[in-house]
Amino acid sequence: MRTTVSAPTPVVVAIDGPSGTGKSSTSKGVAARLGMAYLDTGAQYRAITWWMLTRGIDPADTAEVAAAAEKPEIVSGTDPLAPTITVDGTDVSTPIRGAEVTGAVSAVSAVPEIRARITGLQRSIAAEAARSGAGIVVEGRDIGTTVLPDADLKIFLTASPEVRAARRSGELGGPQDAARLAATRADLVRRDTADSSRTASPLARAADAVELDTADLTLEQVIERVGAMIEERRSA
Ligand SMILES: Nc1ncnc2c1ncn2[C@@H]1O[C@H](COP(=O)(O)OP(=O)(O)O)[C@@H](O)[C@H]1O
Ligand SMILES: Nc1ccn([C@@H]2O[C@H](COP(=O)(O)OP(=O)(O)O)[C@@H](O)[C@H]2O)c(=O)n1
Repeated sequence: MRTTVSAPTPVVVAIDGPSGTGKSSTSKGVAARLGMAYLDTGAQYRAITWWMLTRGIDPADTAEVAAAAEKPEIVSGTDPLAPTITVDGTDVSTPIRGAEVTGAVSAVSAVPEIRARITGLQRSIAAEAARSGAGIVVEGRDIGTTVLPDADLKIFLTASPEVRAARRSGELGGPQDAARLAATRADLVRRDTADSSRTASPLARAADAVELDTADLTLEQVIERVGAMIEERRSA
């Protein structure tokens, strides 16, 4: 008798949540373990913001930002072990993490023309990953609600602002004094408020998303829980 081992069904997974909840680390970790592609949609918004800033475009000038939305070519590499992001062929993975881009990204990403452009890119990357058989984990703010409303699995990560500020502050190294933690918390809450209150596709939990509070879980525990949910969908 011949036994055939069938490949797992390719699934599309949407992981959303505010800053510092563990979206990137969880998505990369779980995608690497399960042989799936990975897309960091925040990196795309950061990349287009970087392009605007390098061209001298004021992020608060909505009309100018909108007029330039189609101009830069943004390419995302989806290997979770080595994700890449380029703008017009330039590797921008380092500069997009700087304070200047972080301070401007919420204003740029609130512009509807920017969202339409980036959402189109995201949908074509997800469709290609589904076609290839690998499936994909896409993380961001509006993936489950707007970008991929038909995703096979939607997860919304949460954690208190205090926990998220401690994580972000820890990434920067050095002494973790109270003033620094308070400043990190304030920056993070400011960005979450801007992202949640914009009109165009705000940060929101989809009605059919599974909510997971990561505050008292290690990253390994979060990856295991999310991995188990994906495996369940793959075999369904
Ligand atoms: N469950 C967790 N416990 C402790 N630290 C975590 C956990 N999840 C993520 N981190 C750390 O918190 C920081 C922010 O995580 P990240 O994945 O970048 O969040 P997000 O993509 O939601 O902004 C990183 O330094 C990461 O290693
Ligand atoms: N799907 C997404 C992803 C990110 N963004 C925007 O991009 C910014 C940067 O996203 P990010 O995921 O890199 O942010 P952090 O990892 O710093 O939390 C967010 O603050 C949002 O303004 C968005 O509007 N929609």
